[in-house]
Amino acid sequence: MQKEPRSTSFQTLSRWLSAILRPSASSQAVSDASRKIFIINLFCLVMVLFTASFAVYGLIQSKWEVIYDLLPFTALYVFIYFWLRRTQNHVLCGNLVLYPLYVVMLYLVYSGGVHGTGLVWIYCIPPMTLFLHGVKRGGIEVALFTIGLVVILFVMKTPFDELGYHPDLKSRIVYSFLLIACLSLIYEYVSSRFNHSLRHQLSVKLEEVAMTDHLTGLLSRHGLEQRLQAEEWWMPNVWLVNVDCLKGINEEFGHTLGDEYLKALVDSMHAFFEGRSVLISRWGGEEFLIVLNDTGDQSELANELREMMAKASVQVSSRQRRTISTSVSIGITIMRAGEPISTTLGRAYKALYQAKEAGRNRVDSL
Ligand SMILES: Nc1nc2c(ncn2[C@@H]2O[C@H](COP(=O)(O)OP(=O)(O)OP(=O)(O)O)[C@@H](O)[C@H]2O)c(=O)[nH]1
Repeated sequence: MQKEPRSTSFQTLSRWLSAILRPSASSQAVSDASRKIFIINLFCLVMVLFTASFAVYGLIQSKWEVIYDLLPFTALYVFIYFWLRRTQNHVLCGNLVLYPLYVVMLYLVYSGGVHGTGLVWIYCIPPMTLFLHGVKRGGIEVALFTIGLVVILFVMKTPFDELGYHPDLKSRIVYSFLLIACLSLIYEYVSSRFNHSLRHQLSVKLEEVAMTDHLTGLLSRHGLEQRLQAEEWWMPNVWLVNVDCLKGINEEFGHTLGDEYLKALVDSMHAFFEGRSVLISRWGGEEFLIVLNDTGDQSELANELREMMAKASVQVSSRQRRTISTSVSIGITIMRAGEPISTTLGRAYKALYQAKEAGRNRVDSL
C-alpha cells in the first residue's frame, strides 16, 4: 500500500491560512466578491494581530491609554471577520473596515499620535480603499481623504504643530501620500481591466466549447439551438440523420474506430453541403440534425446525401485491407412558420423511425 505523502509545514500553514481567509470552507470560486471577502479577512487578521500586539506592549509598559485606544479596534476587526463569515456581506463589512479607518487616520494626523508618529499609518488608506471600493468610488474616497489631510495639515491649528517638526514635513507627507495613491490607482485600474478581459475571454471560450461537439467539430445541440434562435430561418428543411448499426461496428472494431468512422461521415456531409446555407449539428451520439435553408420537398437531395454517406469508410488497419462502412437512415420534415423546434423534431423523429422500421438505409419524410 502506498503511503500518503506527508505535507510540509509550509503546506499546512498555507492550508490553514486559506481556510481562514477564503469566503467559505467549500468555496473555490474566483469572483469579484470572493476577492473582496479574501481582502477583508486578510485585513482583519493583520489588524487583529497588529492591534493586539500593540495592546500587549501597552500592558507590559503600563501604557493604559494605548490599551484603551487599541482594544476596541481589535474587537471591531474580530466582529467584522465573524460577521462576514456569517453573512458574506462584503459591501457592509468593507464599509465597516474603511470608514472607521478614515476617521482614525485623520485623528492620528490631527493629534500626531504617539510622539508625532501617527502620520506614518495613513499609507494603508489608498490600497485598502481602491481594493475594496474599486477605481471609481475608491478614487473619490481617496481624493476626499487627501482633502481632509491637507485641511488638517495646512488649515487647522493642531497638536501636531506643537511638536516642532520642520515645516517641509507636511508637504512631503502629502506628496508621498499622493504618490502611493497614484501607484495604487494604477495598479487597481490595470488589474481590474486585466480581470475583466480575462473573464470575457473565458466566457467566450466556454460558450465556444458549449457550442461545439469536441469529437466532430460540428455544432453541439446547444450550439444549434443558439444559432436557430439568433438567425432568421424561413421554413427550413430539417433532416435527422441516424447511423445504421453503429453498435455492431463498435463491438467488432472498438470505439476508437467507431469514432473515426463518425468523423469520416462528418467529412462526407461537409463535402456534400459545400457552398450551401446549412447548419449541421451532432444531435446525439450517432445522430446528426441538419437544418437546410431550402423550402419544399428535398427528399431527392436527402437521398443523394444518404448515398454519399454510405460511401464513407475507414480502414481497419494499415496491414488489413478491411474497411468499416455502413449506411444511414434519414427522417426529413419542414419547420413550419412559427412552430417550436420540438414540434418539428417530433415529426423528424417519426419519419426517422419509419425509415428504420422499413429496413434502414432510406429516407422518409413527414
Ligand atoms: N464510437 C462511438 N460510438 C458511439 C458514439 N455515440 C454513440 N455511439 C454508439 O452508437 C450506438 C447506438 O446504438 P443503437 O442505438 O443500438 O443503434 P445502432 O446500433 O446504430 O442501430 P440502429 O440505430 O438501430 O440502426 C451505441 O453502440 C453507442 O455506443 C460515439 O461518440 N462514438
